Amino acid sequence: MARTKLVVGNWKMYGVGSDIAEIEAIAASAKKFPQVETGLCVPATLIERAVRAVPGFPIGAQDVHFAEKGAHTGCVATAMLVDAGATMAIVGHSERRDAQRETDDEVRQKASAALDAGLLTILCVGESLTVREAGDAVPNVERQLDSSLPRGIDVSKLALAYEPIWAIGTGRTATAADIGEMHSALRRRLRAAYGDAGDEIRILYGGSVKPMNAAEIFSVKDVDGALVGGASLKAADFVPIIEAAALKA
Ligand SMILES: O=C(CO)COP(=O)(O)O
Repeated sequence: MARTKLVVGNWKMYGVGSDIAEIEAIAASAKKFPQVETGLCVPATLIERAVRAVPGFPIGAQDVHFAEKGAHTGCVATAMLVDAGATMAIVGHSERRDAQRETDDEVRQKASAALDAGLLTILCVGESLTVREAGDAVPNVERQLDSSLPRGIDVSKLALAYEPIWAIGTGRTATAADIGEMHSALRRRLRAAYGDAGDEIRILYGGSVKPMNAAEIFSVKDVDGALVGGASLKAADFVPIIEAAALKA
């Protein structure tokens, strides 16, 4: 089945007001590729300004709290993100699973909360280098997915991102064969979890996606787009990646 390619930038902890011009440049160029869905997940402090600067271009958050509200110092609820104009959110990024010790169970609750709020929700999974080198990557990520997937909820706005931890910010990417093997395993798990609806969920690849390797990555079966870190900070890098996805759309 044909799934619309989705290319999302994750700005991580980069970006202040003076970077809005870059967001405007990205949004203006993205319009030239209407066959690709795009968006930027920016720091929470920039969401509202970005939404005002590029109306209609999807702006998202990099994390959500699963509770509606409450005594959670420093956290942001999904309703607050929606109120700020966000239309998407990343949950379960490996940097949060690692530094904030987020568990699969928390990630599952975050994914449910984000979907409930109507956000396009990008749930991240991926293995460490130790696991990859031990030859356990596929079963390990399958287990992580099974326990992170939200249940009993409309998943039409769910997307997955497979991000091997050792490929993030390192300039190393998984081989096309490894990406293909993982994405088809994840597709099978999605079908097992959600039936036909599982076929419509996009599976993005993330980890050192650059203009130079994007075309090869987008050629892999079951790769429905990318979650891009460093190369999403500048229009000059990010737009060619969107263009590569458009050529495979
Ligand atoms: O973590 C990532 C996106 O969420 C990938 O980051 P890089 O593209 O910088 O490797």
